[in-house]
Amino acid sequence: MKTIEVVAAIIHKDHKILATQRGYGDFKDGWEFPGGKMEKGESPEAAIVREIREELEVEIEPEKLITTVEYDYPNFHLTMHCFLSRIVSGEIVLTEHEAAKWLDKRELDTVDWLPADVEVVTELKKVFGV
Ligand SMILES: Nc1nc2c([nH]c(=O)n2[C@H]2C[C@H](O)[C@@H](COP(=O)(O)OP(=O)(O)OP(=O)(O)O)O2)c(=O)[nH]1
Repeated sequence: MKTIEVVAAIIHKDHKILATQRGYGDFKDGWEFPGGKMEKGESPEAAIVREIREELEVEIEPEKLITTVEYDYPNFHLTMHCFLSRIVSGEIVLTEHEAAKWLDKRELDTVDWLPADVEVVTELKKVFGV
């Protein structure tokens, strides 16, 4: 099975986490952490900064790798590196997503996450002590 290697940003601000809703494709309407595929020769940190610049038009600083999720979808294997990140500059503009929400740690279960993200949310709850 093919493996897709992806980076995702868990962007935090004022004790909240940013969730974004996919606007297109197979997973349309599912909620995720913004990000995307790594390019050849690119470090995960460089990839997440680039993806967030493209998708949200903000500059972020990846602060900590929270977890790397390995998940089997029916037609590919996903490896996803999840970086706790903060916004360094800019205002969010959704260039690809249809919606975004800032979720309090107690609201993490209120959106319909993509299947692979359920594991990430479980990790996050441990980090936040929820
Ligand atoms: N960015 C992101 N992708 C996720 C998450 N959870 C999850 O299963 N995925 C999957 C969905 C996609 O298959 C892949 C992300 O790659 P991508 O964002 O470049 O996906 P895409 O389908 O838009 O690809 P493309 O058309 O731009 O080539 O990982 C998540 O939290 N964030």
